[in-house]
Amino acid sequence: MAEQEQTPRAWYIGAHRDEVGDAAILVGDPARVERIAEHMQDVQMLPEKRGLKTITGTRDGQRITVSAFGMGAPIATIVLHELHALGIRNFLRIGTAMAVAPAKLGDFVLADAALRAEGTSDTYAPLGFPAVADFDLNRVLRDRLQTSPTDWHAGIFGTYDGFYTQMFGLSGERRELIGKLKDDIRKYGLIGTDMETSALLTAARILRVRASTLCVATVDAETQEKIEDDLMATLEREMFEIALDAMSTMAGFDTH
Ligand SMILES: O=P(O)(O)O[C@H]1O[C@H](CO)[C@@H](O)[C@H]1O
Ligand SMILES: O=c1cc[nH]c(=O)[nH]1
Repeated sequence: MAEQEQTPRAWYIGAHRDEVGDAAILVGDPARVERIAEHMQDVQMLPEKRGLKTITGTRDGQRITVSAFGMGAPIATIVLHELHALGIRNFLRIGTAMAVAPAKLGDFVLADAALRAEGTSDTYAPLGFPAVADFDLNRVLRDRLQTSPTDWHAGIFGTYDGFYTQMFGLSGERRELIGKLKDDIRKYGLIGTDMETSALLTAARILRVRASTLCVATVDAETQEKIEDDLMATLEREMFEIALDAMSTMAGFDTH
């Protein structure tokens, strides 16, 4: 039997150890995997299960895996945990976040840490444990962001489970619940909100690997105004370039 067939495939993402790279970029939307692939070389599509699309390709000679988790902290940490078990030690989530002033629509927001308002990180460590991004990875990201024409902000994210109950009011009395999010933003000085970051940062610290989040601010937390599609497409391409540059640098770093 070939060596590869003797090593188990990861339960949900279905990949073998030798099919993944030295660093991983985690995205929500599977369509984003196809789009980032255009910025990489030698791209190999891995088996797709439950919509968890994964590719491995190269960038500046380093092998990088990109995995889509869909939405929400429980599945995002499953994907991180499986890629960790396959040997990856550097993780960056890229995607979208709700913007909070001074960040404005179309800016990049980088998570230095995150408020743990979701329920998944608690299964890794008690709430007193901080959800903190990796300092080396964020230094590399800051250096790369300095070269970007787009404004960017670094600070503390808030991560929530309830999209229509905690983050984005559709109508009627549900809108009142969003007041709690605005209170958190003001009280704790949050710069952006999403549904995965605090769980990923906590899991990564417990698993002793590096992780961070870089997002485009796509929704205004105050007005709920959304970014235009054309601008998002441009910013997404820039985010791919920043993420791939940073992760190809990190792939050569020793872990802690
Ligand atoms: O970063 P992306 O994949 O766009 O995900 C963000 O959008 C989804 C909800 O709008 C959540 O998963 C949130 O974190
Ligand atoms: O409103 C938003 C936009 C992006 N991501 C979120 O989690 N919420």
